[in-house]
Amino acid sequence: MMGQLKLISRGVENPNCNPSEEGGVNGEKLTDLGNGSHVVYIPRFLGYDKSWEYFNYLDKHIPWTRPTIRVFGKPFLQPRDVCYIASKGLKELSYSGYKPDAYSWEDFPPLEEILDKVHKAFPGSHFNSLLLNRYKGGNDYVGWHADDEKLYGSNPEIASISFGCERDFILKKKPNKRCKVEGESPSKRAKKNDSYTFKLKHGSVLVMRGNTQHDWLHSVPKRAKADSARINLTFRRIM
Ligand SMILES: O=C(O)CCC(=O)C(=O)O
Ligand SMILES: [Fe+2]
Repeated sequence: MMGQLKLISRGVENPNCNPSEEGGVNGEKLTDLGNGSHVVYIPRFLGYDKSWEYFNYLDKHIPWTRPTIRVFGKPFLQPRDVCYIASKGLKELSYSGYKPDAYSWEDFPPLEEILDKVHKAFPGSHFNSLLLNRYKGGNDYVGWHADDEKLYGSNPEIASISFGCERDFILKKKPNKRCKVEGESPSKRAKKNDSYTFKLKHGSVLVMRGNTQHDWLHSVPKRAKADSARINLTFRRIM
């Protein structure tokens, strides 16, 4: 019963949805990836119209950049626009030879509002930084990676909010974490759920927890049919 009450408080902009619906209130779905890795997905976390307001605000007001990073030592244009927000006094973020400038939460009141909604929906979370991504179309993507930078601590919790074009978010088990059985056929191996796909809806939130960044990789691959922009917010905590 307690679990159910908690779920009800999560649909911040959708109080009248049907609690008996499959997947819980607001379609909330908990996926146990095994070995202490978990994903919570709430497709209708923020209201539809409010989410378009957020999209339009962010599209227009965020100082988006498309930086050149380094991959295997070679310069590589990041295949999406990004921006970084962080609370004052935190360790600097650095990834793939790139140190993004940190903007302040106060410069973007709608981001403070969304952060507040995330904290209310996930009691115990304390996010203090945010990486924003803008995928202009189906050619923009994020390749396979884990958000396992040391400054996020040993078991980072990451809450990811999506606006605009629906895209596939895929989780696959790291190759060295796959359970290999001698002589096992690839089809049998596939049945062991070494990968999961979430179609991330406008206004949804997906939270990765526990060992997910240790044992799993995630990506948002190119999609020829994705013909409009998507904005994604990934809230993180720097320790
Ligand atoms: O766009 C997404 O849903 C994922 C983005 C992501 O994985 C990241 O910024 O680390
Ligand atoms: Fe990521």
